[in-house]
This record gives sequence, C-alpha cells and structure tokens, in this order.
Amino acid sequence: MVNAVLEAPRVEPAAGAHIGIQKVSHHFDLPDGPLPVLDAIDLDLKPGEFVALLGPSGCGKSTLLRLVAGLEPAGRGTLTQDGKPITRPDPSRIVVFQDPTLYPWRSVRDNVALGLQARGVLAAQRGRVDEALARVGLSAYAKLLPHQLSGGMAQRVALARALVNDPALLVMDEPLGKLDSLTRLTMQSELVALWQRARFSALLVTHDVEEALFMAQRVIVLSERPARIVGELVNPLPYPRQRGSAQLAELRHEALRLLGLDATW
Ligand SMILES: Nc1ncnc2c1ncn2[C@@H]1O[C@H](COP(=O)(O)OP(=O)(O)OP(=O)(O)O)[C@@H](O)[C@H]1O
Repeated sequence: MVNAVLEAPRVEPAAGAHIGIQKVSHHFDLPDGPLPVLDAIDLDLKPGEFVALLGPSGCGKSTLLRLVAGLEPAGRGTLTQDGKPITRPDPSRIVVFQDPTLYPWRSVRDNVALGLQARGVLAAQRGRVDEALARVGLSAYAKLLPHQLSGGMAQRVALARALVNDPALLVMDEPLGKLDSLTRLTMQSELVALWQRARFSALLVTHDVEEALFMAQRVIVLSERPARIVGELVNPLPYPRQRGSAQLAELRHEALRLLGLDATW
C-alpha cells in the first residue's frame, strides 16, 4: 500500500473552466420509443468550483457528464465552456471513470505519459509526467506495471494521467467507486487536495451522500429518470473538513430528504 502523504511540487495555477448548462434535455431512441433521460437541466459551474451530482441509480448522471465532456451532443439546450459551445471532446476537459483503464504492458510512467501523447506534446516536456506522478504521491512507483499496483494506486495513476494535461475541467464519474472503504476515504481527501492546489473546475458524480458533501462546495440533487434538479446543497465549510461535524450531518439529512430517503438512520 502506498503512503497517502502527497508531495507538493510547485504547480502552475490552472484557470478553471466556466461551464454553462442551459435547459439541457436528452433522450435515447430505443426500439420501443424514446427514453427521456434529462429534463431541462440548468447548471452553472463557476471557474474553479467543485460541484457534485447526486441522484438515484440510472437517473441520468453519467449521461449529463458525457454531454459536458462533449462525448455526445445534447438533444436540446446548450452546453458551453467559457461561453463557447461544447461540441466535441477537448483535452481541457478530462474524464476520469470508475475503472482506471491502464495499459497493462506499460509502466506507471508510460501510462501517465499517454495523457500527454494524446495531446501531441513534445518529449522535451515529459518532465510534466514526473510532476503529475509527484502530485498523486507515486514518484517511487513510476517503473511498476499496472498488475503490481493496488486499486487505489491504479486510480492515482489514472488521476495523474488526467492531471498531466492541467485540465480546466476534471469530470469524474464515480472515480472512487471500486475502492475499499478506507482507501476511498483517503482518496477523497487526496482529490480535494489536488483540486485545491491546481484550481481546475471539478464535476463529480457519486452515489455516496457523505462523499459528495465532504468533497464538494455544492451538491446538486437529481430526481429519478428523467433527471431534473430537485435541490441544491451549498457546503460553506472550509477545507480540510472534519468528517464528523454537525454541519455535515445536517446537510446529509437534507440530502437524504431530497432523495426521498428516510434520514433517521
Ligand atoms: N447509449 C445509451 N443508449 C440507450 N440508453 C442509454 C444509453 N446510455 C444510458 N442509457 C440509459 O439512460 C438512463 C440513464 O443512464 P445513466 O448511465 O446516465 O444513469 P446514471 O444516473 O449514471 O446511473 P448509475 O448511477 O446507475 O451509474 C438509463 O436508463 C440507461 O439505461
């Protein structure tokens, strides 16, 4: 298991993206007819803001992330980055999924370097790979192959591969979903620390109410499919946050109420 203490090299502050989601609705065409998935979503992600999306399984969270990433066009409405329409994927918007999807025959370092290759960055700039590895605390593991890593380390490699590009927006779809609960708690803090240092805008999808509230400044609660916004929880607590705080418990209660769940347990 890797030591969770992060090194702190100097990092250029990245200008976080301003993401505008205006009246976005979306459906999928199925053999039996259209399947409505998103219903008039309005959301403004300010530069450098950390927002989490919370909602029932299958409500449309990943679909919304895919639209923001530019992986598919929205059925209706508009999505913009810094005022310009999002029409295709762009290296300034990086997606991290639940599965780290590393190349098994490439070392940790070479997997991270792929993030740069995807942008055609010159070999001379590969020092950025070392910096990205340091940012996720993996400098000492650069030569290992993916099968030699724990789940948490593999996900750190995926994060380094994303961060090597200094993204303006980091889109995360259940990035910690496959980790054991202790590693997950550690990585929640690490991700927040990475975000605080680099100041990219962050959009996180999670099923975990505590995770959303612990990490994000703002939590958007979605309804059952087709997803519409049923509430928004602002967490003003400064970072680093205390997990057991009374304010977090209060916000959790409110989140569960918005999700239609019994909040007494
Ligand atoms: N490419 C697709 N074609 C048809 N239907 C799709 C497609 N992608 C997603 N869906 C459907 O759209 C709905 C929303 O899916 P989505 O993955 O966005 O939900 P989610 O909230 O991320 O789910 P979960 O929390 O379980 O990961 C689901 O009913 C899913 O079956």
